[in-house]
Order: sequence, then structure tokens, then C-alpha cells
Amino acid sequence: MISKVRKVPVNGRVAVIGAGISGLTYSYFLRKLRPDIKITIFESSRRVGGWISSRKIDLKDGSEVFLEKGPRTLRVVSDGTLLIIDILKQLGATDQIYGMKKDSVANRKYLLTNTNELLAVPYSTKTAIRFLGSGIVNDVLKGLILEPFRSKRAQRDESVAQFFRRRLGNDALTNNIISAIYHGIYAGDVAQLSVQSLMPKMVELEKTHGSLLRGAMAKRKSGTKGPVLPDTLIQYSQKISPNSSFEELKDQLKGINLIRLQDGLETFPNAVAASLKGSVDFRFGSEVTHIDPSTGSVKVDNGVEKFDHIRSTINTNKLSELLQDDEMKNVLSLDYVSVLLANIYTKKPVIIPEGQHGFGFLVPKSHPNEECLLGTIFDSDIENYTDPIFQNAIQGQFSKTSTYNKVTLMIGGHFYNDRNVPSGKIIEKKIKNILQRIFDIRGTDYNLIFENPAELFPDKMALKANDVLISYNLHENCIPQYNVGYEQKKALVSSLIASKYDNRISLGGMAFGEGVGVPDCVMSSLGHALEIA
Ligand SMILES: C=Cc1c2[nH]c(c1C)Cc1[nH]c(c(CCC(=O)O)c1C)Cc1[nH]c(c(C)c1CCC(=O)O)Cc1[nH]c(c(C)c1C=C)C2
Repeated sequence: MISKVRKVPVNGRVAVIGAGISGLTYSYFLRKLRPDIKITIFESSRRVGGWISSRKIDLKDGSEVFLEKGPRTLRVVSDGTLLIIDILKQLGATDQIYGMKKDSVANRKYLLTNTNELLAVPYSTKTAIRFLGSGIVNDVLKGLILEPFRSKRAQRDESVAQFFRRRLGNDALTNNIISAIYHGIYAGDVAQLSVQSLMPKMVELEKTHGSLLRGAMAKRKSGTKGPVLPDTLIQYSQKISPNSSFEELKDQLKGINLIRLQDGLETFPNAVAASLKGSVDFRFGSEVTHIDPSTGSVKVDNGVEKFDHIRSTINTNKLSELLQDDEMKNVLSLDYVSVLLANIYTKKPVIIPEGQHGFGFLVPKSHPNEECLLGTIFDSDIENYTDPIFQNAIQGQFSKTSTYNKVTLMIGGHFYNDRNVPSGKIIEKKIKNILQRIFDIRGTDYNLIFENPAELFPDKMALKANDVLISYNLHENCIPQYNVGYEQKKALVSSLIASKYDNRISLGGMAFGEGVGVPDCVMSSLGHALEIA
């Protein structure tokens, strides 16, 4: 990374806006790199962690139920996950890290068919035959045969749906499969999401080979090089964590697909925040009302403070209001989607269909979907098929029989753009419909007990065999959408920040960083902290 950003002077001040994982890790790296810098974190709420939130419910029988209210697993292929593991090691939380093997049952993924059945994404010959025979790929195969003969078009960003319609001559692949995948990452709409941002390799294949199939074959012949460690991680090892060895860590993680934290992902922001206590000035309940990066001033409530650098990790639409700068407002504005998350817990394993265990299922755009369901995570399977990584080597594939079921319904996303976001009893009705339609869980056979942020479950609940706990939250504007034109916007934001503000402000978080995942946000924090330190 070529640094054009001016360094913070000795004993300088940095303001971090937001105590989510982006603000915390940025402060953590900066603190390690430059202990002389005085860091102030402004957080409008009273807690750290942002979208990462783990809830513990105490039951009367002495047991505990952990519910993840936001992100919960981290993919090992992501460089940011290696970084997170090293931070957790430094903070003494190694015992929290649980890993899932790649060939684990809990790594299986499903698509919801129009007849409300789960169709396995192929993981064996049998499931491949079933997948191909399901009808889901009929028009896809037709489109693929003609794909090499379709002409390529002048390069201009377009939506994922437009790209595949052009290459395949129909929408079958997009509507039946790709739309589901992007429901499971962005909760987004393939008709809006940018192919350049989401599938740059596909765009490149078309550009250089004129066809995706021809390009893929050429790539196979030339072979692919293994991933190299990014420069930021090398600098991290040199400047922040000299005992870290990412190559060794990669070796240890061979065969492991994802990790989770035993007491919930919130353990991570909590541990980082605890390590910063005493050396960083946390201002909880502080509403920032105005920012002027050209003078470094931050207005909070009624006072104004001056800083050498401002790090914003908040929603960029909110940020643009704080900047009160029309030119920035236009480029910073992004579409965000809201996701309704419903955590469901039963004492008996009655939700996840027998023989269809796995990570969960996704709902493609072609599915008739009145309730706007995007997908469902099988949390109890993930829990049952993960082992501590650094205590004992993983002995083999865990296959604990689940004595309970825990799943999370992910609802809304881009579907809510064209409809009213439901509230209160309507949300509960939608959840009931999903439970009945897909899982055959009916209010007549089960006792459905709802919890929302305004009405929490009582302390020490006594849970009966037929009780179904349902805890839901609406995460408003939680995922920015990398829609058509996003790359251009991102480049413009970066050049305006340099020309107007001399880079005295930088952006973290999901909007204009390295991606929407937690590991992406942590990598972005590291990259920018290295730049100004
Ligand atoms: C149904 C909705 C969602 C599910 N997860 C997310 C949403 C909106 C959020 C999410 N999922 C992923 C990321 C990226 C993080 C990262 O890559 O580090 C985010 C923000 C990862 C992801 N999840 C699925 C896929 C295919 C991916 C990308 C790559 C991979 O891990 O293979 C699948 C998936 N997500 C959800 C379900 C139920 C599901 C599959 C069955 C939930």
C-alpha cells in the first residue's frame, strides 16, 4: 500500500467515531503502533460491539442459551480471520476459538425449492445427481452451451443479473442460484448489485477471453498460484505482534473452514475494548453532531474538540449529515438494507429436518416468498460440529447428536426496499408463517414465546419441552449495498477526501472498506492504522 496519508504528530489526537469492531480494532492497532497518540472513541450507545451482539439467556434449570444477534462465524480463507485469531491469542482468549472442519456435516448448504424442500448444494455424487435432476439448472445448462459463442460487450459496470443474462441468454442461474448466494452475504438484490464489485474475476475472464467458459478453461491449464500473505499482515507481524506467524497459523488451520467463539462473537469486541480501557478515552452516550475534517474539529453535544485525524466507522449516510458538505453528501450516500433477525431455540431437536443437517439454507429470488425470508442458519449444527482448535488437535469430525435446536431466520434485506418494513405483531405473524410453511412448527402444537428489544424474556425462564423461544431484532440499515457504479463512487470518495480534507479523515467499516464481513472490517482497520502511525 503506498501511503499518501500524513502521519499523526507526536502526542497527537485521533477521534474514532463508533465503538463497533471497526472502531475498536482501529484503536487497538493504533495504540500498539503509536502509544503516544491520544485516542478518543465516541459511541452514541452505552455498549461496544456494534452489530456484533451475543445474548445469554439463563434458564431455571441452571443451563444457558447463547443467541447470536448479528454475525457469528468467521471464514478461515479470509486474511482478516487470521488477524482476529492472532489478536484473540494476544488477549488470552485462545480457548474461545472453535473450528469447523471443511468436510463437516455442518458445512453443507441448501437451497429452498419452490415446494419448500431443502435441496443440497452438491457435496457428493448422489447430491450432485439430485441437484442436476431438480430442474433448477435446466436453462442454466442450455445457456452455458452457447456461452462461448456470445459476443462480449464494451466494459461498463452492470448488475450481476444483467451480466449473466448477457452471457447465458436467460435468468435461470441468477434467479435460482446466484440470487440466493448474495442473499447470504449482502441480503442484496442481484438486479442492483454490481458485477464489477462482487465478481471482478468473472468480468476479467470475459474481458480477456471473450467468454467465461473459455476463460475458466485457460485458467485451469495455467494453474493458480497459492494466496500470498498481504503486506499489511507482514507489517503487523513486524510492528505489532512479533510472535505471530501467519504461515504457521495457516498450517494449523488446514482443513478448517470457519471459526466461532464459544461464548459468542461479542467476546472479541469485549476483549479488545477491555484491553483499551485506561489507555483510550471511551465516551459512551456521546452523540457527534458535526465534523469538520479540514480543521479536525468534532462537535459532541455542546462542546467542540480538535483532532489530528478523524476515523469514521459509522453509516456513511449518517456521516454525510455530520459533514454538512453537499459534494461529499452525494458521493458518500449508499443504499443500505435492513435485516430482521429471528433467533429460535427449542429444547427438543424439532426444527432442523432429519438428514438435512448443515450450515443452513438460502432462499433464491425465484422462490415465492411473501415473508421475505433470505435464509436460515442452523446454529445448533454449527455448535455441535465445532471443536476447540488450540487446546487439543481436532480428532475427527464431531457428530454429537443435537439434543436441542437453534436456528436463525434472516428476513428482509432488499425485499424491504419495495415494501414497508413490518413492525410488532406483523413481524410475529411472518415468523409464525415461516415456521409453519417450512419447518412444520405450528402454534397449535407448540407454545411460541416471543421476545423483542422492548419486551425481554423474564430472568431464569422455565422452559418446557414444547416451548419455542423466538427472539427477534430489526437491524436497520445494517448492510451497505455495493450496487452498480460502486467502484467509481469508492474512487471518488477517496480522491475527494484527499483533495478536500488532506486525508484528515478516513473511513472504516463496511461501506468503503474491504468488504462487508467482520474480517474485512478488521483488515481495513489495520491498513489505515498503519498508514497514519
Ligand atoms: C441469509 C442472510 C445472511 C446470512 N449471512 C449473512 C446474511 C446477510 C451475512 C454474511 N454472510 C457472509 C458474509 C461475508 C463475510 C465474510 O466473507 O467474511 C456476510 C456479511 C459469508 C457467506 N455466507 C454464505 C456464503 C455463501 C458466504 C460467502 C462465502 C462463504 O462463506 O462460503 C452462505 C450463507 N449465509 C447465510 C446462510 C443461511 C448461508 C448458507 C446456507 C446467512
